[in-house]
Amino acid sequence: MANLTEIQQTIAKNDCLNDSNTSFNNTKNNNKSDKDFVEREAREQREGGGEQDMAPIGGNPIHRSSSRPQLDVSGAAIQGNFEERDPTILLPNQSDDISHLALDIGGSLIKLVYFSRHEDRPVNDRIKKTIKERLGISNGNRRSYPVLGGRLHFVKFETNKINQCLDFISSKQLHCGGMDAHLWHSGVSNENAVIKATGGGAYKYADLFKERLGVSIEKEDEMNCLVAGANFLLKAIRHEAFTHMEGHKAFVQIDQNDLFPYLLVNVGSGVSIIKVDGDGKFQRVSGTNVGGGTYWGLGKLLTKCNSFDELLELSQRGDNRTIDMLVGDIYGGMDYSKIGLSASTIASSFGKAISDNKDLEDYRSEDISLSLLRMISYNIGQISYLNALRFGLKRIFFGGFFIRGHAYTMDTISFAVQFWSKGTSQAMFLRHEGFLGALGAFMSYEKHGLDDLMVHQLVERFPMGAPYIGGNVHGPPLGDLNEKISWMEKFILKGTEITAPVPMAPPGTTGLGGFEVPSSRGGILRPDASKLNVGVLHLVPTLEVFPLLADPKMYEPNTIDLSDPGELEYWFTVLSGHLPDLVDKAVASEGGTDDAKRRGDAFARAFSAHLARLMEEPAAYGKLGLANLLELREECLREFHFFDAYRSIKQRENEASLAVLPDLLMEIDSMDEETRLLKLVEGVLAANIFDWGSRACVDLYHKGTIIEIYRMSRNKMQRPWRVDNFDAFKERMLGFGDKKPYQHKRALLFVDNSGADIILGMLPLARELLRRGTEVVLVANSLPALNDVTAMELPDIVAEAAKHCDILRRAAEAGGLLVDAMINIQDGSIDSSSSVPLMVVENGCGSPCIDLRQVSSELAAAAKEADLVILEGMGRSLHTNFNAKFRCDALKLAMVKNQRLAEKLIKGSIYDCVCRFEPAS
Ligand SMILES: CC(C)(COP(=O)(O)O)[C@@H](O)C(=O)NCCC(=O)O
Ligand SMILES: [Mn+2]
Repeated sequence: MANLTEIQQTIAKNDCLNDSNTSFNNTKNNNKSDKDFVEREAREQREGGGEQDMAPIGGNPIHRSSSRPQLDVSGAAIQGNFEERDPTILLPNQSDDISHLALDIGGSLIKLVYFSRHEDRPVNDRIKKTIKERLGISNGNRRSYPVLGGRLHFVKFETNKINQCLDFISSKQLHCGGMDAHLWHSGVSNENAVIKATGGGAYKYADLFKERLGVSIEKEDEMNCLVAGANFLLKAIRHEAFTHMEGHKAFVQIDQNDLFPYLLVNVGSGVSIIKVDGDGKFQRVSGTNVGGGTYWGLGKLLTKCNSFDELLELSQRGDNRTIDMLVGDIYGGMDYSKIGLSASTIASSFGKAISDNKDLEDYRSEDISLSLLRMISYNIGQISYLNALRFGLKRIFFGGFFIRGHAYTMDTISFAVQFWSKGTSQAMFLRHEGFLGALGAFMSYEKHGLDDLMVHQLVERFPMGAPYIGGNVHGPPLGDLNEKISWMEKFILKGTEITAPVPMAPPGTTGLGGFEVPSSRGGILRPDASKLNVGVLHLVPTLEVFPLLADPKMYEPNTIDLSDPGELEYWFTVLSGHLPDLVDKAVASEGGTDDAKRRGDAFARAFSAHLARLMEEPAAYGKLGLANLLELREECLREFHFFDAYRSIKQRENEASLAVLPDLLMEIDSMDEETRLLKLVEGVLAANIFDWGSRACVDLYHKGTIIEIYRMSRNKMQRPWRVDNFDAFKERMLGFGDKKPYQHKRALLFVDNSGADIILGMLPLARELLRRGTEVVLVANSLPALNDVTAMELPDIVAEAAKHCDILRRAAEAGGLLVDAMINIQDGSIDSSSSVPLMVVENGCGSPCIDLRQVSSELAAAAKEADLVILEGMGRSLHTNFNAKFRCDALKLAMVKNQRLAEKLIKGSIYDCVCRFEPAS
């Protein structure tokens, strides 16, 4: 196995620096000294500068998301008087546009759902267009999307603080949605504007909305909204439904084609039990007057509690055995085993009060609250199950304000359903349960096209808030709306004085559930149980499922399961440890200005707060995998307008690698086919060492220049690798015995890092495939992530490489990658059929990992003709997709640059390599 300790020692001895041999393993740096690169890099990082004079190859501007909207604060300025307490802020370049707002105004909470749309910024990119044509993607055969990309935001307010809610709507101008921006900017009044709302408050507060915002409330039927909201969530959100038993939350995969019929139990003040048969098809089949209102009302009378949350919190410390009559109380401490009742089963809620001869004051409020909670939850669970039985329904979903994500309540209901159904039925809960009504009201707007969206077109992300319409803050001061505005807004408003966007208190822990008392007596219930517990939904209609997945339903991108607390803690510590370094890089990438420093600080706080929140409740935003954490880091950087923190590093490594490429190609060309294939795969593995996301690798970079490290890594590539299917791959490619060589029609190469990784690793492999007559599509990130190469950067890199290589040049021309040649193609003066094409497509994401359920439509189109997939790097082939099965041949290549992952995944050690070949399944 490759042992990098040896590499380090050798580098330290510096024994290969002065070698004058011209082979690629020893090539001298003919342009610039690599040492100079490293030193300059270090100097620039120290000085916090170094970006101003660093243009990417070809001078491309920084690519900003075309599919994932961003708040554009460039040119942000305070309008008017700086001394004002809450001055208006103008974001002149912000093009986000709020289109719809809907409300559910309940007795205790107001729930808001609103949509921020992002204008499509057409990228007039001829290369992209030509490649699309090559891949047979034209606007003619693309479906047109009824809904534009954007984000759905979920926000809650307490009803008794309705003025805060109105301020919020006003300052973000959410009620102006649907109006033409120019009308709104010109100050045309809003008197015909209408907001959809449901819940009792839609009636009660209609006048207030008219008075304060000048808008009319259009009331929507509550039950219709509930069902529409539930149907949307269950069909469109992957990790929406979950079971909750004995404190354990498990997401349930719902097949959208097998959703109906189901039972929806809405536990509000009273309880409605609804049989749902389809969209808009439902019937309220039952209900009970013993619901959340009963718990709160009785609780208030019996304990003098002032709020529902306070009452719930009391229950957390309760022991209902002091007040409930248990089976054991009747049977002298024994079980009534003949009919299956344990001694701890509640025989009669509050039954002990009959014989105890005590007054109300003699009972602890905590015990009363718990007894009440269990009485009501069991009753609801039982009645629901009986109704499910009555209609032969297998699924019961519970929602409504009574549940509000409270672990013990969910456990109690779950226990009741399980108990009465003898384990044949399970209660399920919805993560957005508090928003069913508001979502339903939102769905009632016509022509938003949301109902057509599919699971893969929705990406739930960590809440980052939402931008202001048109870039302005309007109206009254926002006050302390911490979790309701975006981090960037807070940053603009309050500098770095920001606090967490998410509840930070420990969650309400749960007990054993069932008929036992909560084991968490004395534990704390989340004091802000009514606060937001969902992410922001990004609607990206252009995403598709990767068509070459063998079984998309069984596909799970993440290899590492972060529901294992040990794993979560480890990765939490690793990512927290990376933070100071990352902030330095990010700040330097923006010129090291004061503004960049403040943003860097704000980024660190935001990211740490998110990490802390997820440590506390890993499933808060759906199932959590390592890929999500790594993506969160990138998203957070973008939120604070660090669009490419590793830009200068990438640039430098590209230049150094391009300088030695000709020698490498020469050496490769002197080999026979079999040796060549091995050297090429070896080269990919060796060059994957350039990974700025790995602490161990970054430490290594201090010990040598780029080319030194590359050479050492190559020299240490000894087979067998820890996972080594190279022979099978070789046999597939070159044939063996009776087996004929297989010529793939099209290969998709999921490339990873910039510099040596792409230039000395993946490009030479691509070239070999092209030489064999296989079309090659380089699949790269849409947005920067660490030092990964992006699709935007690749054409320039290929063009540089093509200067040294005819195969690459002809293929790049044929693929429309070389702009000059492309002009000729359009003139009809070059015969592009002389070579198979080399193309570039973006993968649709901005993360070091890839979830193949949600890729760009270009990639999905390119995949249709492909019969070989090569996934490269730790993020794309180990953290995600290590276990993915494909309908075509698949090769996974990576160097493992993390000791713990090496031990866990391949029972090896750091710097071991993986070459996993899996023929089409
Ligand atoms: C972020 C990465 C997945 C990137 O690896 P790559 O895909 O570039 O091979 C990898 O650097 C990683 O898992 N780092 C873990 C943190 C560490 O070992 O320090
Ligand atoms: Mn990478």
